Formats: sequence, structure tokens, C-alpha cells
Amino acid sequence: MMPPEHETTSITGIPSNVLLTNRTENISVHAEPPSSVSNLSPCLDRQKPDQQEATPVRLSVLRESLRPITLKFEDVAYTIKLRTNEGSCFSSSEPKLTRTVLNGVSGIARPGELVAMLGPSGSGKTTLLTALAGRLPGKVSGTITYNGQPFSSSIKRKTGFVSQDDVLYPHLTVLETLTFTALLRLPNKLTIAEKIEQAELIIMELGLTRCRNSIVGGPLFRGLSGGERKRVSIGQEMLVNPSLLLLDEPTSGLDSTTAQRIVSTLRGLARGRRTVITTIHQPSSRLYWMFDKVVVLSEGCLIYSGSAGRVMEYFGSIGYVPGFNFMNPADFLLDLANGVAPDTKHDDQQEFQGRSDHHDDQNSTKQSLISSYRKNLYPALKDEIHQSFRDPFCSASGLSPSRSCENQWTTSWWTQFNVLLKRGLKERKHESYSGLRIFQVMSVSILSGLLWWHSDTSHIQDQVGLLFFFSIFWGFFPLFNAIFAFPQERPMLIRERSSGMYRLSSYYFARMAGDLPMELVLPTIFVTITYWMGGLKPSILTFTLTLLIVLFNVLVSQGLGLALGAILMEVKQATTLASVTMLVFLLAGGYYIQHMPPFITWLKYISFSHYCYKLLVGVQYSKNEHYECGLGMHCRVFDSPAIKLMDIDNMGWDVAALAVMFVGYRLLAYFALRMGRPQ
Ligand SMILES: Nc1ncnc2c1ncn2[C@@H]1O[C@H](COP(=O)(O)OP(=O)(O)OP(=O)(O)O)[C@@H](O)[C@H]1O
Repeated sequence: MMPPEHETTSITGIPSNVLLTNRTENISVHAEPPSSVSNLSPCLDRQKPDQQEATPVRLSVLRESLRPITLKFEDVAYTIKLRTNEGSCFSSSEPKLTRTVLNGVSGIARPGELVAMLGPSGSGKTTLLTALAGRLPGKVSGTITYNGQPFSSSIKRKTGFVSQDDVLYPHLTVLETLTFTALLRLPNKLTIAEKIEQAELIIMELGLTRCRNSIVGGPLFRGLSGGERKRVSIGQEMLVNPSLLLLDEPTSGLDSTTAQRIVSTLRGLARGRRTVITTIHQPSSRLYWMFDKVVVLSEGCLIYSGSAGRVMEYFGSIGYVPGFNFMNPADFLLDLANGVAPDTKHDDQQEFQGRSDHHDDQNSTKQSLISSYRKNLYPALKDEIHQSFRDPFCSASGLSPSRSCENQWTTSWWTQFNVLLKRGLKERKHESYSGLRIFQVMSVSILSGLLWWHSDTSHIQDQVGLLFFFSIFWGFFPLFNAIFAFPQERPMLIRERSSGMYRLSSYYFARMAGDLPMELVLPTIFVTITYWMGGLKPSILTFTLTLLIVLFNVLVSQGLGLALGAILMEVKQATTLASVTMLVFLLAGGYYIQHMPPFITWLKYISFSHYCYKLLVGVQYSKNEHYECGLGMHCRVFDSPAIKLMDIDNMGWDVAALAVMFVGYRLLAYFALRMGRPQ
């Protein structure tokens, strides 16, 4: 298998000097001539700033991989447990069923090579690709090495993975999507302007110029076409300047011209000393010949792994010759992988007769192909895999490959936080500032203002009811809004975190901060309207304290919503649990029941509505305040039946309890996200 020669064209076949001219017009960059692997500086990410100055890396961000990766996998096997009725009322005593999805799969992909994974649907292509990307849950047996080392976070950050489903933020435009990715993924040694320029270049490279300002779209509103979405996904991964790029069916559902364009882009990327592996369904012969190597799977086993150009020669040598002279090799391979062999008995008729109805024949053909592979191809492949790997980068610098070439995050915590905050604000502005939400809060505030219109202390029960309503409404509302936060963003979070794009903490704090303005503006409007309409104490200080307590309550309730969402990661379950929790908090809040049975009084101590209600009452009335409790009779407010048992004196404890919940729920949400983190 000959490694492809280096080409001096850019990644889509545009001559590199065209790109070079574009870049040098705008920013100062150093042009680097295509060099051999050994000419590259070792571990560029670790160089000191003064060394970086002298190193011509900037232009190469998209032209060449900074650290090529040789991927070797040997005897990779993966077994899944099939779900049975075990645990249900009707469980049988049958043993657990398992299924082998991959069975002893081996291969090598080197920098500069474009490798296609072919096989019928269900043959294990996606599973193998996911295993190679280090993202397969559960135990994968066999060995997979990257430059002779096992998968690590350093490799993760140099690996681009385009999944079959495009996971994109629906409300961002193409330009915004790629710009935010560039800002997050490209190293800090590039300026912001240079990163944005890289995003623009990718848009040009992938032919997305026409739709650069179109929104991506989602299931409920149209945006990009399937092909355009796919190209945006590929563009996002290209922006890592990946050394290893893995793509799951990047051409499915695309017209042949677009498919060809994408594959030629991939070929161009491979020529920049990247290792590119893609699964592909039914490629045309035009596409097939663009691949350097093919790996052919049949029911999780290999029937071929090697040069794309020698496929016919190999299968001819073991007795499988296509009936037609000009048959697409991909069709031929897929027929073989399905166990459909050319009918050699009718060679004279030059006919290719499938025997799809003959299962036994198909199985024996597959078995024969698998054993031929193990006999003829596997020994040489094994020898090649076992040839020791010498990392030219690390050995040149005398650094230990496993530790020293390990780089850290490409961008700082603060950069990640800033970019994620801006992206979140853009993506969610339609949601945060939705007219419906504003209408909901305004209408409830005006209605409750009218219901409690200028209530006074002679109707103390009513006034206290209004304060309790504050605590409950601003317990429910933020809780249910916050529940959606993480489950909705889960696919994006999984994808971006799996590729080591940012720290969980920067994402988490950006999400908190982004939600804050609207979470605080709405209750402020609400309290301002209802407080004055409802006839509560006309004092600016009391009003301000009431507002601050409600806002504190909002933050605590939001924290609980985030924690429930992060723990369950499923909106339906989380909303069910949240409604039960809030109902308990409502009942235990201290307004409806003052004389709780002792064995259940603890419930009120876990209810944030209880503390909020106590604080609201505590700031509204002073100790010696009196109200008209009967004709000509005045009683102390704190002796009224609604308040008497509330223990208003210890407001410091109430604030402390809310503070503990504020921090506790947020920590819980953070750790739930961290624990639930996919590999
Ligand atoms: N987690 C899982 N649970 C159950 N079955 C699984 C799981 N993962 C993979 N499989 C099964 O393993 C087989 C291989 O799946 P995989 O997605 O790798 O196939 P594929 O070759 O990529 O198929 P396609 O071309 O249709 O995408 C399929 O039959 C699939 O149903």
C-alpha cells in the first residue's frame, strides 16, 4: 500500500497560492512550503512564544496537520448485551443475550491516506468508526493505537468526528456556527481576526458562501438543506485542524456532484498529512477511485483491508471475478460483503447472478471470504501493525511521547467562557426574550395586582397570601424554565465535549451567566407591578428587600431545575419530578398548614419556598406592628394566626439555608453533568 504523494494544492484542489494570497492580503502570515513530516517542529503547541514567532505555523492551520497520526487497530472486537425482559414481571430464565458487532477487525491508516469503510447496513461500520474515535461506550477488546500510544485527551483534541446525524445549534447562522467553533477550537496563538478568517475560508472551501447567513434550522423550522448541514458539520471538524478525521457517511443523501465535492475535500485534507477515514454507502466508481484504502466489513468481520486499487486483483486471486468488465468496484465489494458472489459457473454468459434467496450459499460465501482474508491478507497486515512506531515529532525533541506531546486546552478558560456566553445568548435570544414569556409574566402580575388591589393590614391573611404567592410563583416559573437547559443542549454538549472543545466548567458558568439577565428581569418587573398594586408597605427599603428575596428565591429554584435536568437528562421525567417537588414545597411552605404532624415537619426545612415566604413576611412587618383584628381591636401582626408559628426572628438562618441550597443545587447540577459525561 503506497502512501499517497504530497500535493501542493489546497484542501479542495484550489492551488495553495490562491489561499496564500488571500491570507497574506489581510494579515501578516508566514507561508510554509509543504514539508516532509520530519521537517516539522515537534509538539508545536508546546513551544515558547518566541519560538512560535519564528515558526511559520499560521498559514498551515488548514493546510497541513501539525502532528500527523498513524492509526493502527488490531483484533478489535465489540460485543453488546441485547435487552431482554429481565427485571420485568414476565422475565424468563433465559441467559443474557449478547451480540458480537465487531469481530477481530484490524487495519492501519497513515497520514496522507483517505480510507473508506464499506459494508452492508448493520455490518459494524459506525461501531468501528466510533471505536477508533475513542467514543464507544463499554469495553472494546483488541488494541487501537495512535502513533503507538493509546487514546488520550491529546489525541481527542486532534481528532475530528463527524457523526451521521448533524448536531448543530438551530438558531445560529452558518457563519456564526463556524465562527464560534473557530474561536473555541483554534489555538490562542491565532488572533480573533485570524480565527474568523479561517471560518470564512472553510465556508469558501465547502461551497457554503451562498448560505453563509442562513440559519441552520431545526425540526420545527426550515433552515439549511441536508447537504448544507452536512458540510457545516464537516467544516466544524475541519476547524480543529484535525490530524485524524473520522466521518460517518458524510455523503449519504447527497447528489453525486455534492458527494464528489465532499470526497475531494476529504482527499485534499488527507493530502495535508491527515489521516482521514470515512464510512460510505454505495459510492460511485468515480468516488471509489478517490480513496487510497478500503476496509470492507461483513457482519462485523473483515473481508478486505488494504489498497483500494488492488481490490479486484486480490478478489480475482481467490476466485471472485465480476461478471461485467466495467463493474463499479464498490458494488462488487458490497455484493461480496452480502455474500452474493459472481456466478462463476456461468462465466460464458458474462452475467452476474445474485443468489439473494440462498441464505446458505450467502453464508458460505461470507465464511470463505473471511477465511481467505485471514489466510492471505491478515499475516502481512499484522506484521505491518507490529512494526514499531517512531514518532518523528517527539523523538526529534527528545521528549517522551506519552507525556510531553500531551497538550492542554487550545484556548484559555476565559476565552471559552466568553465565546460560549456569546454563543448561548445568540442561540437562546428568541427563547429568553420571547413575547409569550413576557406576556405570561405581565398578565399574571397585573391580574394578581388587581386581585390584591390596595390590600391593607386589616386583611392580614390576604396580604400574607400575596407574599406566599410571590414565593410560590417565583419557585415554579424558573424551575420549569431551567429544567430544559441541559436536556435540550445534551446532543451538542456530548459532541463538543467528546472532542475536547472546552472545559465543562466554562460551559457551565457561561450557561448560568447567559440565563441570568432574563431570569432576573422578569421577576423584577413582576414584583414592581404587583407590590405597588397590591398595597404592600409603601417603603422603598421594604420593596427593595422584597425584590432581593424574590430574586434570591429565583436563583435557588433555577438551581434545582438545572440539577433535576442534569441528573435525569430527560425533560418528561424531570418535569414530572419537578411538579411533585414543587407541590410538596407548596404544601410544606407554611401557608396552608401551620400544624404539621411532628414526624413530617422536616419537609418544610427542605422547601426553599418556606424560607422565602418567612423572609418576605419578616421584612414586610416589624415586630411591634399592629393590625385591626376586630372591631376597634388591634393585635400584634406577629401574633396573627397566619404568622404566629413561623418563627420570624431567625431570618439569618433563612438566608443561610437559601444560600446553602443556592450553592448545593448548582454543585449537584455540575457534578451530574460531569458524571454523565460521555467518553
Ligand atoms: N448499542 C447498541 N445496541 C444494540 N444494537 C447495537 C448497538 N450498537 C450497534 N448495534 C447493532 O450493531 C450492528 C452494527 O451497527 P452499526 O451502526 O455499526 O452498523 P453500520 O454498518 O454503520 O450500519 P449503517 O450503514 O446502516 O449505518 C447493527 O445491527 C446494530 O443494530
